[in-house]
Amino acid sequence: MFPLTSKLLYHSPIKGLRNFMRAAEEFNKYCLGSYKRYLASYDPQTRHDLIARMVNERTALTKQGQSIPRHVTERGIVDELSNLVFAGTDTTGNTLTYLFYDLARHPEWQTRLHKEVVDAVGEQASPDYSLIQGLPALEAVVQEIFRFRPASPDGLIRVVPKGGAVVDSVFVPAGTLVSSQALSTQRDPTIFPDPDSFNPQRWLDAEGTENIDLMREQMLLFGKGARSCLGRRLATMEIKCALAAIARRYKVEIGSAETDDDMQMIDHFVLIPKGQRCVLRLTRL
Ligand code: HEM
Repeated sequence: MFPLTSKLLYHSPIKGLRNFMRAAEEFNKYCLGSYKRYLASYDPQTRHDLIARMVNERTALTKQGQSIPRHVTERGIVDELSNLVFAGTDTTGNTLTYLFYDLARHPEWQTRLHKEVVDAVGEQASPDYSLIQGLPALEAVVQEIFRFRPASPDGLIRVVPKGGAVVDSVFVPAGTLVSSQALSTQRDPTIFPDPDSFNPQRWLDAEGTENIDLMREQMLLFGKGARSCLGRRLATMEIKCALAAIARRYKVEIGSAETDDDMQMIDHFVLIPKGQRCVLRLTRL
Protein backbone atom coordinates (compact mmCIF):
# COMPACT_ATOMS: atom_id res chain seq x y z
CA MET A 1 0.00 0.00 0.00
CA PHE A 2 1.27 3.53 -0.79
CA PRO A 3 2.18 5.23 2.54
CA LEU A 4 0.30 8.49 1.84
CA THR A 5 -2.89 6.71 0.69
CA SER A 6 -2.61 4.53 3.74
CA LYS A 7 -2.42 7.57 6.07
CA LEU A 8 -5.38 9.24 4.36
CA LEU A 9 -7.52 6.11 4.67
CA TYR A 10 -6.52 5.76 8.33
CA HIS A 11 -8.03 9.21 9.03
CA SER A 12 -10.90 8.85 6.56
CA PRO A 13 -14.29 10.30 7.63
CA ILE A 14 -15.79 6.92 6.67
CA LYS A 15 -15.88 4.76 9.80
CA GLY A 16 -15.81 1.48 7.81
CA LEU A 17 -12.55 2.50 6.12
CA ARG A 18 -10.95 3.57 9.41
CA ASN A 19 -11.97 0.25 10.97
CA PHE A 20 -10.57 -1.61 7.97
CA MET A 21 -7.21 0.19 8.27
CA ARG A 22 -7.01 -0.49 12.04
CA ALA A 23 -7.88 -4.16 11.48
CA ALA A 24 -5.16 -4.36 8.79
CA GLU A 25 -2.64 -2.85 11.21
CA GLU A 26 -3.56 -5.32 13.97
CA PHE A 27 -3.38 -8.13 11.48
CA ASN A 28 0.09 -7.05 10.33
CA LYS A 29 1.27 -6.96 13.95
CA TYR A 30 -0.04 -10.50 14.40
CA CYS A 31 1.82 -11.69 11.27
CA LEU A 32 5.04 -9.94 12.35
CA GLY A 33 4.78 -11.65 15.77
CA SER A 34 4.24 -15.05 14.08
CA TYR A 35 7.25 -14.47 11.83
CA LYS A 36 9.46 -13.60 14.82
CA ARG A 37 8.31 -16.72 16.67
CA TYR A 38 9.04 -18.76 13.54
CA LEU A 39 12.58 -17.33 13.31
CA ALA A 40 13.24 -17.96 17.01
CA SER A 41 12.93 -21.72 16.41
CA TYR A 42 14.17 -21.72 12.80
CA ASP A 43 16.35 -24.64 11.74
CA PRO A 44 17.26 -24.76 8.02
CA GLN A 45 17.84 -28.54 8.26
CA THR A 46 14.27 -29.31 9.29
CA ARG A 47 12.18 -26.50 7.77
CA HIS A 48 11.27 -26.88 4.09
CA ASP A 49 8.27 -24.58 3.79
CA LEU A 50 7.63 -21.43 1.76
CA ILE A 51 8.90 -19.06 4.45
CA ALA A 52 12.07 -21.16 4.86
CA ARG A 53 12.77 -20.73 1.13
CA MET A 54 12.50 -16.99 1.49
CA VAL A 55 14.67 -16.87 4.62
CA ASN A 56 17.30 -19.09 2.91
CA GLU A 57 17.32 -16.85 -0.18
CA ARG A 58 17.95 -13.81 2.00
CA THR A 59 20.71 -15.59 3.97
CA ALA A 60 22.46 -16.64 0.74
CA LEU A 61 22.28 -13.12 -0.76
CA THR A 62 23.55 -11.59 2.50
CA LYS A 63 26.52 -14.01 2.51
CA GLN A 64 27.34 -13.05 -1.09
CA GLY A 65 27.19 -9.34 -0.12
CA GLN A 66 24.35 -8.74 -2.59
CA SER A 67 21.45 -6.34 -2.08
CA ILE A 68 18.22 -7.83 -0.68
CA PRO A 69 15.17 -7.63 -2.99
CA ARG A 70 11.95 -6.47 -1.31
CA HIS A 71 10.18 -9.84 -1.43
CA VAL A 72 12.71 -11.35 1.02
CA THR A 73 13.05 -8.38 3.38
CA GLU A 74 11.30 -8.73 6.74
CA ARG A 75 8.46 -6.56 5.38
CA GLY A 76 8.20 -8.68 2.20
CA ILE A 77 8.06 -11.97 4.11
CA VAL A 78 5.49 -10.62 6.59
CA ASP A 79 3.36 -9.40 3.64
CA GLU A 80 3.56 -12.89 2.17
CA LEU A 81 2.39 -14.36 5.48
CA SER A 82 -0.53 -11.90 5.58
CA ASN A 83 -1.48 -12.87 2.02
CA LEU A 84 -1.54 -16.54 2.96
CA VAL A 85 -3.75 -15.92 5.99
CA PHE A 86 -6.08 -13.64 3.98
CA ALA A 87 -6.26 -16.12 1.08
CA GLY A 88 -6.87 -19.11 3.32
CA THR A 89 -9.25 -17.90 6.03
CA ASP A 90 -12.61 -16.64 4.69
CA THR A 91 -12.44 -18.94 1.66
CA THR A 92 -12.09 -22.10 3.75
CA GLY A 93 -14.25 -20.83 6.64
CA ASN A 94 -17.18 -19.78 4.46
CA THR A 95 -17.03 -23.04 2.49
CA LEU A 96 -17.35 -24.92 5.80
CA THR A 97 -20.23 -22.66 6.87
CA TYR A 98 -22.19 -23.44 3.68
CA LEU A 99 -21.22 -27.10 3.91
CA PHE A 100 -22.81 -27.60 7.34
CA TYR A 101 -25.82 -25.51 6.30
CA ASP A 102 -26.41 -27.65 3.19
CA LEU A 103 -25.92 -30.83 5.19
CA ALA A 104 -28.49 -29.59 7.74
CA ARG A 105 -30.90 -29.37 4.79
CA HIS A 106 -29.90 -32.85 3.58
CA PRO A 107 -29.82 -35.12 6.66
CA GLU A 108 -29.65 -38.22 4.45
CA TRP A 109 -26.07 -37.24 3.56
CA GLN A 110 -25.20 -36.80 7.23
CA THR A 111 -26.35 -40.38 7.90
CA ARG A 112 -24.27 -41.64 5.00
CA LEU A 113 -21.17 -39.69 6.06
CA HIS A 114 -21.51 -40.77 9.69
CA LYS A 115 -21.54 -44.46 8.73
CA GLU A 116 -18.69 -44.10 6.26
CA VAL A 117 -16.45 -42.21 8.71
CA VAL A 118 -17.21 -44.45 11.72
CA ASP A 119 -16.45 -47.56 9.60
CA ALA A 120 -13.13 -46.03 8.52
CA VAL A 121 -11.80 -44.46 11.72
CA GLY A 122 -13.62 -46.11 14.61
CA GLU A 123 -13.43 -44.04 17.76
CA GLN A 124 -10.57 -41.68 16.75
CA ALA A 125 -11.64 -38.23 17.95
CA SER A 126 -9.68 -36.36 15.25
CA PRO A 127 -9.60 -38.73 12.31
CA ASP A 128 -6.20 -39.17 10.67
CA TYR A 129 -6.27 -37.71 7.14
CA SER A 130 -4.82 -40.84 5.57
CA LEU A 131 -7.87 -42.77 6.78
CA ILE A 132 -10.47 -40.39 5.40
CA GLN A 133 -8.84 -38.76 2.35
CA GLY A 134 -10.27 -41.23 -0.20
CA LEU A 135 -13.70 -41.94 1.34
CA PRO A 136 -16.18 -41.80 -1.57
CA ALA A 137 -19.16 -40.08 0.09
CA LEU A 138 -16.88 -37.58 1.86
CA GLU A 139 -15.14 -36.78 -1.45
CA ALA A 140 -18.50 -36.42 -3.24
CA VAL A 141 -19.89 -34.07 -0.57
CA VAL A 142 -16.77 -31.87 -0.64
CA GLN A 143 -16.72 -31.70 -4.45
CA GLU A 144 -20.41 -30.80 -4.45
CA ILE A 145 -19.96 -27.96 -1.96
CA PHE A 146 -17.01 -26.68 -4.02
CA ARG A 147 -19.31 -26.73 -7.07
CA PHE A 148 -22.46 -25.39 -5.46
CA ARG A 149 -20.91 -22.67 -3.23
CA PRO A 150 -17.57 -21.62 -4.78
CA ALA A 151 -15.90 -19.44 -2.12
CA SER A 152 -14.32 -17.29 -4.80
CA PRO A 153 -17.21 -16.83 -7.25
CA ASP A 154 -15.89 -13.87 -9.29
CA GLY A 155 -14.07 -13.72 -12.59
CA LEU A 156 -10.35 -13.10 -12.04
CA ILE A 157 -9.07 -11.00 -14.90
CA ARG A 158 -6.23 -12.09 -17.20
CA VAL A 159 -4.59 -10.25 -20.13
CA VAL A 160 -4.32 -12.14 -23.43
CA PRO A 161 -0.57 -12.39 -24.20
CA LYS A 162 1.33 -11.36 -27.35
CA GLY A 163 0.04 -13.00 -30.52
CA GLY A 164 -3.51 -13.32 -29.18
CA ALA A 165 -5.30 -16.56 -28.44
CA VAL A 166 -8.03 -18.73 -29.92
CA VAL A 167 -10.71 -19.58 -27.39
CA ASP A 168 -13.49 -21.93 -28.48
CA SER A 169 -12.77 -21.06 -32.18
CA VAL A 170 -12.90 -17.30 -31.51
CA PHE A 171 -9.72 -15.24 -32.01
CA VAL A 172 -9.06 -12.91 -29.05
CA PRO A 173 -6.42 -10.19 -29.75
CA ALA A 174 -3.41 -9.61 -27.49
CA GLY A 175 -4.06 -7.21 -24.60
CA THR A 176 -7.76 -8.10 -24.27
CA LEU A 177 -8.93 -8.49 -20.67
CA VAL A 178 -10.64 -11.84 -20.25
CA SER A 179 -12.08 -13.77 -17.35
CA SER A 180 -14.44 -16.59 -16.54
CA GLN A 181 -16.09 -17.12 -13.21
CA ALA A 182 -16.78 -20.14 -11.11
CA LEU A 183 -20.36 -19.56 -10.06
CA SER A 184 -21.95 -19.84 -13.52
CA THR A 185 -19.39 -22.27 -14.97
CA GLN A 186 -20.04 -24.68 -12.13
CA ARG A 187 -23.79 -24.42 -12.67
CA ASP A 188 -23.69 -25.12 -16.40
CA PRO A 189 -26.71 -27.42 -16.90
CA THR A 190 -25.09 -29.19 -19.86
CA ILE A 191 -22.39 -30.53 -17.53
CA PHE A 192 -24.26 -30.53 -14.20
CA PRO A 193 -27.94 -31.44 -14.74
CA ASP A 194 -30.29 -29.79 -12.21
CA PRO A 195 -27.38 -27.48 -11.27
CA ASP A 196 -29.19 -25.48 -8.56
CA SER A 197 -29.60 -28.55 -6.36
CA PHE A 198 -27.04 -29.71 -3.81
CA ASN A 199 -26.59 -33.29 -4.98
CA PRO A 200 -23.32 -35.07 -4.05
CA GLN A 201 -24.65 -38.22 -5.73
CA ARG A 202 -23.81 -36.69 -9.14
CA TRP A 203 -20.08 -37.18 -8.38
CA LEU A 204 -20.54 -40.83 -7.35
CA ASP A 205 -22.68 -41.64 -10.40
CA ALA A 206 -20.14 -40.02 -12.76
CA GLU A 207 -17.14 -41.92 -11.34
CA GLY A 208 -15.73 -44.35 -13.92
CA THR A 209 -17.45 -42.57 -16.83
CA GLU A 210 -16.07 -39.90 -19.17
CA ASN A 211 -18.41 -37.36 -17.51
CA ILE A 212 -16.18 -37.16 -14.46
CA ASP A 213 -13.35 -35.56 -16.51
CA LEU A 214 -15.76 -32.98 -17.97
CA MET A 215 -17.08 -32.18 -14.49
CA ARG A 216 -13.59 -31.79 -13.01
CA GLU A 217 -12.47 -29.64 -15.95
CA GLN A 218 -15.46 -27.35 -15.43
CA MET A 219 -14.55 -26.63 -11.78
CA LEU A 220 -13.04 -23.16 -11.54
CA LEU A 221 -13.21 -22.38 -7.83
CA PHE A 222 -9.44 -22.64 -7.36
CA GLY A 223 -8.61 -21.02 -10.71
CA LYS A 224 -6.60 -22.84 -13.37
CA GLY A 225 -3.03 -22.99 -14.60
CA ALA A 226 0.23 -21.65 -13.23
CA ARG A 227 -1.38 -19.09 -10.89
CA SER A 228 -4.12 -21.32 -9.54
CA CYS A 229 -4.67 -21.54 -5.78
CA LEU A 230 -1.55 -22.43 -3.84
CA GLY A 231 -3.61 -23.68 -0.91
CA ARG A 232 -6.12 -25.93 -2.66
CA ARG A 233 -4.77 -29.16 -1.15
CA LEU A 234 -4.48 -27.61 2.31
CA ALA A 235 -8.04 -26.26 2.05
CA THR A 236 -9.38 -29.63 0.87
CA MET A 237 -7.60 -31.40 3.74
CA GLU A 238 -8.91 -28.93 6.34
CA ILE A 239 -12.47 -29.21 5.04
CA LYS A 240 -12.41 -33.02 4.89
CA CYS A 241 -10.94 -33.28 8.41
CA ALA A 242 -13.51 -30.87 9.89
CA LEU A 243 -16.36 -32.62 8.08
CA ALA A 244 -15.26 -36.11 9.17
CA ALA A 245 -14.80 -34.98 12.80
CA ILE A 246 -18.29 -33.40 12.96
CA ALA A 247 -20.09 -36.10 10.95
CA ARG A 248 -18.68 -38.79 13.25
CA ARG A 249 -20.04 -37.18 16.41
CA TYR A 250 -22.89 -34.76 15.67
CA LYS A 251 -26.23 -34.35 13.97
CA VAL A 252 -26.52 -30.85 12.45
CA GLU A 253 -29.88 -29.09 12.12
CA ILE A 254 -31.09 -25.64 11.08
CA GLY A 255 -31.07 -23.61 14.31
CA SER A 256 -33.24 -20.59 13.56
CA ALA A 257 -36.23 -19.52 11.46
CA GLU A 258 -33.96 -16.86 9.91
CA THR A 259 -31.18 -19.25 8.84
CA ASP A 260 -32.44 -19.76 5.25
CA ASP A 261 -32.66 -16.00 4.71
CA ASP A 262 -29.31 -15.36 6.43
CA MET A 263 -27.60 -17.89 4.17
CA GLN A 264 -28.51 -16.29 0.84
CA MET A 265 -25.28 -15.94 -1.11
CA ILE A 266 -23.71 -12.50 -1.44
CA ASP A 267 -20.75 -11.89 -3.72
CA HIS A 268 -18.36 -9.91 -1.52
CA PHE A 269 -15.41 -10.98 -3.68
CA VAL A 270 -15.48 -13.96 -1.32
CA LEU A 271 -18.88 -15.63 -1.09
CA ILE A 272 -20.56 -14.63 2.19
CA PRO A 273 -23.96 -15.32 3.79
CA LYS A 274 -26.28 -12.30 3.59
CA GLY A 275 -26.92 -12.38 7.38
CA GLN A 276 -23.20 -12.86 8.13
CA ARG A 277 -24.10 -15.73 10.43
CA CYS A 278 -25.36 -19.30 10.22
CA VAL A 279 -27.33 -20.54 13.21
CA LEU A 280 -27.23 -24.35 13.41
CA ARG A 281 -27.97 -26.83 16.23
CA LEU A 282 -25.48 -29.64 16.87
CA THR A 283 -26.64 -32.70 18.82
CA ARG A 284 -24.18 -35.37 20.05
CA LEU A 285 -24.88 -38.72 18.36
C1 HEM B 1 -11.89 -23.24 -0.30
C2 HEM B 1 -10.77 -22.56 -0.13
C3 HEM B 1 -10.08 -21.74 -1.19
C4 HEM B 1 -10.55 -21.26 -2.39
C5 HEM B 1 -11.93 -21.46 -3.01
C6 HEM B 1 -9.47 -20.54 -3.01
C7 HEM B 1 -9.55 -19.92 -4.26
C8 HEM B 1 -8.49 -19.27 -4.87
C9 HEM B 1 -8.56 -18.64 -6.17
C10 HEM B 1 -9.78 -18.59 -7.07
C11 HEM B 1 -7.35 -18.13 -6.43
C12 HEM B 1 -6.92 -17.34 -7.68
C13 HEM B 1 -6.52 -18.25 -8.78
C14 HEM B 1 -6.31 -17.49 -10.06
O1 HEM B 1 -5.96 -16.30 -10.02
O2 HEM B 1 -6.47 -18.12 -11.12
C15 HEM B 1 -6.49 -18.41 -5.31
C16 HEM B 1 -5.18 -18.04 -5.23
C17 HEM B 1 -4.39 -18.25 -4.13
N1 HEM B 1 -4.75 -18.94 -2.99
FE1 HEM B 1 -6.52 -19.82 -2.62
N2 HEM B 1 -8.38 -20.56 -2.18
C18 HEM B 1 -8.71 -21.28 -1.06
C19 HEM B 1 -7.88 -21.56 0.02
C20 HEM B 1 -6.57 -21.16 0.14
C21 HEM B 1 -5.68 -21.49 1.25
C22 HEM B 1 -6.05 -22.35 2.46
C23 HEM B 1 -4.49 -20.86 1.00
C24 HEM B 1 -3.21 -20.84 1.80
C25 HEM B 1 -3.09 -21.02 3.07
C26 HEM B 1 -4.61 -20.18 -0.28
C27 HEM B 1 -3.60 -19.47 -0.88
C28 HEM B 1 -3.67 -18.91 -2.13
C29 HEM B 1 -2.57 -18.17 -2.75
C30 HEM B 1 -1.19 -17.90 -2.13
C31 HEM B 1 -3.02 -17.78 -4.01
C32 HEM B 1 -2.25 -16.99 -5.07
C33 HEM B 1 -1.52 -17.96 -6.01
C34 HEM B 1 -0.71 -17.23 -7.09
O3 HEM B 1 -1.03 -16.10 -7.43
O4 HEM B 1 0.24 -17.84 -7.60
N3 HEM B 1 -5.89 -20.39 -0.77
N4 HEM B 1 -7.21 -19.12 -4.38
